[in-house]
Amino acid sequence: MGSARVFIDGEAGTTGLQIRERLLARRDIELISLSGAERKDAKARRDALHAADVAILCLPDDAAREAAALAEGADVKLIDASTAHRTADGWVYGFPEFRAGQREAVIGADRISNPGCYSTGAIAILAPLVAAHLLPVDYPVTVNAVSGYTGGGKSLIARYEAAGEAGYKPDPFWNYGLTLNHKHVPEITRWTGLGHPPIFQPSVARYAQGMLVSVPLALWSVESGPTAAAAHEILLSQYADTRFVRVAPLGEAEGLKELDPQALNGTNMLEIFVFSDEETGRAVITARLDNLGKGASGAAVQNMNLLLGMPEDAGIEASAAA
Ligand SMILES: NC(=O)C1=CN([C@@H]2O[C@H](COP(=O)(O)OP(=O)(O)OC[C@H]3O[C@@H](n4cnc5c(N)ncnc54)[C@H](OP(=O)(O)O)[C@@H]3O)[C@@H](O)[C@H]2O)C=CC1
Ligand SMILES: CC(=O)N[C@@H](CCC(=O)OP(=O)(O)O)C(=O)O
Repeated sequence: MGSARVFIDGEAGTTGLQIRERLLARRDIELISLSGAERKDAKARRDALHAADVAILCLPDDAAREAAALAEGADVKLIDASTAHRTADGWVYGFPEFRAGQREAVIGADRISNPGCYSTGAIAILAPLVAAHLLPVDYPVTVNAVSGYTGGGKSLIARYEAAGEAGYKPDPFWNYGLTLNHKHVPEITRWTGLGHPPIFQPSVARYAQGMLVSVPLALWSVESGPTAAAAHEILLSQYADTRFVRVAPLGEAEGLKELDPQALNGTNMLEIFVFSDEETGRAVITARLDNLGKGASGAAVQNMNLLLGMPEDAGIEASAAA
C-alpha cells in the first residue's frame, strides 16, 4: 500500500496528540485533521471518518461509541483507544502478542479495540500462564499497579500541573479503584481466560508517565506444584518472536533491587520480570510499560501499521516523553 489516509478522532487529547506526533513525520501517512471549531462537530467528524482508510478513536467512551456509529457504511477501519469496545462482539482485541493467532486476527480486522494500559500488563503476564495451565482458571488473582498521572488524560494532567490553582492535586501517591470494579477488570478477566474477576488495585504517583503492573503468585498453593522458572519459561516462549515484548532473563531479575516505571517511556516496549523465592514457592511477576506507549498510542500505531501492511515498527517511538 502507498500512502494511507488516517483520521485521529480526539487528536487534541493526551493519547491523540501522542499518535499525531508519531504519524506527522511519516510520508506513508496522510493525516486528516479537523479545525478546533470542527473537532466536536458530528458532521465534520462523519465526513472525516468516511474519507479515511483508518480512524483512531482517542475519545471518552460515549464519544467513541458515537464515532463508531458515524462510521457505519464507510470503508474505514477503526482502532478504538477507549474502553467502549474491549469486550464487544465484532471487535478484535488489539494486543497482537498475547496469544497465538492474535497478530493475524489484527491484520485481518476492520474493528480493533486497543487494550487498556493496565490491562496490557496484566494480560501479558496472565494469559500465557492460564493458557498453559500453569495457573488454574480459578486461581485467585490479584493485580497491583502504579501509573504516572498522564494515565488520567488531560483533566488529571491539569490537576497535577496547575500548582496554586483550584483542583491542584499535591498528593505524592494514591490508591483508587476501591470499589474493586475498575473499568479494566472486564477486559482483564475476558482476555486472560480467568474464571473470576481479579482483585485489581491501581494507584497513581506524582510522576507523569510510565507504569508497573504486578501479579503476586502464591505458587505453593497450586496443586500441580508449578515453579517460577516454569512460569518464566512459558512467558519466554510466548514472546520469543515478538518485537515489542521482552521477558528479562531470570538472572537479570534476580540482580534487581528496584524497578523504575519510567524506563520505557517513549517506546512501544513491554518488559516482563519474574521475581521469586523458589524455596517458599512465592513469585511476583511484573510488567513495565509506558502507559502512553504500549499502553495506548504506541500500541495504536502498531495496530495501524499491521492493518495497513506497513512495517510493524514504523514511527512507533515518541520523539520525547509527555
Ligand atoms: N491516557 C492514557 O494513558 C490512556 C488513555 N486511553 C484511552 O484513550 C481515550 C482518550 O484518553 P486521553 O487521551 O487520556 O483523554 P483526554 O481527555 O486527554 O483526551 C480526550 C479528547 O477527546 C476530546 N473529546 C471529548 N469528547 C469529544 C467529542 N464528542 N468529539 C470529539 N472529541 C471529543 C477531548 O476534547 P477536549 O480537548 O475539549 O477535552 C479531548 O481532546 C480514553 O477513552 C482513554 O480511556 C487508553 C490508554 C491509556
Ligand atoms: C491513572 C489513570 O487514571 N488511569 C486510567 C486508565 C487509563 C485510561 O483512561 O485509559 P485506558 O482505560 O484506555 O487504559 C484509569 O484508571 O481510569
